[in-house]
Amino acid sequence: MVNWTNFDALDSYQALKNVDAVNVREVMSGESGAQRVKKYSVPMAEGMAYNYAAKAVDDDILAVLQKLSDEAQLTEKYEELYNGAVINTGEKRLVLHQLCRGQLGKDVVVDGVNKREFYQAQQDRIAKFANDVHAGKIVNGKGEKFTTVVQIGIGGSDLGPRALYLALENWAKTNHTLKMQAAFISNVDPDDASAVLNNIDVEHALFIVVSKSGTTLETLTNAAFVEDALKKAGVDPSKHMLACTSETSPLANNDKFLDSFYMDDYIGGRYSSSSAVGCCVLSLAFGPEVFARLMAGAHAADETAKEKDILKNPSLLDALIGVYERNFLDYATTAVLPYSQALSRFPAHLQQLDMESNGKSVNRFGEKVNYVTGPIIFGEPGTNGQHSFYQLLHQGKTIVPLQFIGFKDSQIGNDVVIEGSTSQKKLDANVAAQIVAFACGKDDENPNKNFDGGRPSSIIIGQQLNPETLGALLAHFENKVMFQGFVWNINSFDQEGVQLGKVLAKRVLAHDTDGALAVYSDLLEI
Ligand SMILES: O=P(O)(O)OC[C@H]1O[C@H](O)[C@H](O)[C@@H](O)[C@@H]1O
Repeated sequence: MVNWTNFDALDSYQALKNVDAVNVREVMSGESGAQRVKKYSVPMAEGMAYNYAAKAVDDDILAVLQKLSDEAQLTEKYEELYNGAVINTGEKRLVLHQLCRGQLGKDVVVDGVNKREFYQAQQDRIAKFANDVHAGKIVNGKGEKFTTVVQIGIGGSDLGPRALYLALENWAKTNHTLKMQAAFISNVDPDDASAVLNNIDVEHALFIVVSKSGTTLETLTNAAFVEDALKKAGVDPSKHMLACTSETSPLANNDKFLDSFYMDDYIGGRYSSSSAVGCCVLSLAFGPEVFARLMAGAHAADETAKEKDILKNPSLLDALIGVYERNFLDYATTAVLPYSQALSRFPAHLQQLDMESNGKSVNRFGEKVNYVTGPIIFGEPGTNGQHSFYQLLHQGKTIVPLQFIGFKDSQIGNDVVIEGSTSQKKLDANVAAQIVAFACGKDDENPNKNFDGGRPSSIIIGQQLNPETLGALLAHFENKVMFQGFVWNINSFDQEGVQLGKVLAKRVLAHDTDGALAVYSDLLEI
C-alpha cells in the first residue's frame, strides 16, 4: 500500500528548501555548459531525448529529487493507478487511459469486464468501421464515398484529437495515408459550426458527436446545429452522424446515429485521445494502422514511466524539476514552445491537460493544501513566438520556465537552401540559439539591450514528428502531470472548477438571475 501524504509533510520537502540554488547563467556558460548539454540528457521512448542542461539543477538537487520520488512513492502510485486503484478520489473512479494503449500491469476487471479488452474491442470496431468507409462499403445516401470527417466536441473531446490530427496531417499526406480530411467544431459560437459547414462538402461528410458525458451544452447544441444543416441540405442525418460517448450517457444506444463507439468513466476527457474519442477521428482520417502506431509510441513512453531511477525516467524527471521550479523557485508559469508548425495546437492541449488536472487547492481528501500546485501553461510554435511574446521571456520581470520541442527532420521533406542553409536548419538553429540566449544572456552597457539570462529551459529532441514520436510526446506530458499531482497529493483526475460557470450560464438562459448576473445579462440583452 502507498501513503498519500501532503508534500510539505515529507522530509524531502524540507531538504529541497535547503538546497543550494544553481545559477543557470553561470553553469551554462563556456565549457561547463557544453558538458551539461552532454550529461543532462535522458533518452525518451521512440528515440527522442529530454535534455535538461539549461534547468536550474545539479547533481545535488537531482539527488534530493530522487529522494522525493522515493519518499512520495511516485512510481508505486503509478503502479497502483494502472493496476486499477481508485485514484480519482473526487469521483471515486479508476484512471485507465494508459490501458487504452497497452497492458502495463495486472488485468483490470470491473463488473466482470476486462478493461483492456473493452478498450481494444472498441478500437477494433472503429478500425473495421474506418476500413469500410475507406473501401466504400459504408457510403452516403447516394452510394458515394465519404471524403471528410468532422468531430463535434469540446474540451477533452476536441483539443487532444485536434492537436494530434494537425500534428500528423502533413506527415500523412506525404506518406500517402491521408484517407479523409478532418475538421473540428467545438465552440457554441454559431460562427464556428457555420464556418466549418461552409468549408466542407456536407453530402460527403461524416460527423462524429463526441461527448463522454453526453450532456455538454456546446456539443449537443452543435450536434443539433449540424443535424439541422444536413436536413436543410436534403441529407438524412442518421446516415452521416456517429456518436462517441460513454455507455451510460444519454447519447448511447441511439438509433439516430449510423454507429456508436464507446469509452467509459475511467478515462478523463483530457486523457481521452487514446480512447475511442481520438481513435474514431484519427482512424477515419489516417487509417487504423496510423492510430495503432500512435498508441505504440504512447505505450512505450508509459513503460519508461515505470522506471524508479529519475535519470532514466524522463516524464518523472520533468515532473520533479517542474515541482522544484514551482514550489521552491516560485515560478508560476511554463511556456510550451514547439519548433514545429505541426504542433500548433499542442500547447492548447497541454494547457487543458495540465491546468485542468493540477489547478487544485485541496488535496485528494478535500483538505486545503499550503503550497502552490499546477503552473499556468501557455505556448505557441517557434519561431512565431519569437516575434511575439519572447520579449517578456527574455527581458521581463517574470521568469518563465520554457519547454522547447524540436525535430531534426521536417515532415514534408520539401526544403530549399537559402543563404547557405535550409529552412529546417534555420528552425533548429533558432531553437538552439534561444536556449543559450535565455540561459546565458548578454551583458551590454545599454540597460535596454542587456540580457540577464538565467532563464531555465529544457528541450525534447526527436528525429521527426511521426505517429510514434507524437504518441510518446502525448504520454510523456500525461505522465508528467500525473506524477506532479502525486507529489502535490491532489486529485489530478476531476475538474469541479469548471462546473460553476456552466450552472450560472443555464440560469441566465432560464432567466433565473439576480445581482451582478442580472445586470450582465441585461447588458448582453440575453
Ligand atoms: O466529453 P464531454 O463530456 O462533452 O466533456 C467535455 C469537456 O467539458 C467539461 O466541462 C470538462 O471541463 C472537460 O474536462 C471535458 O473534456
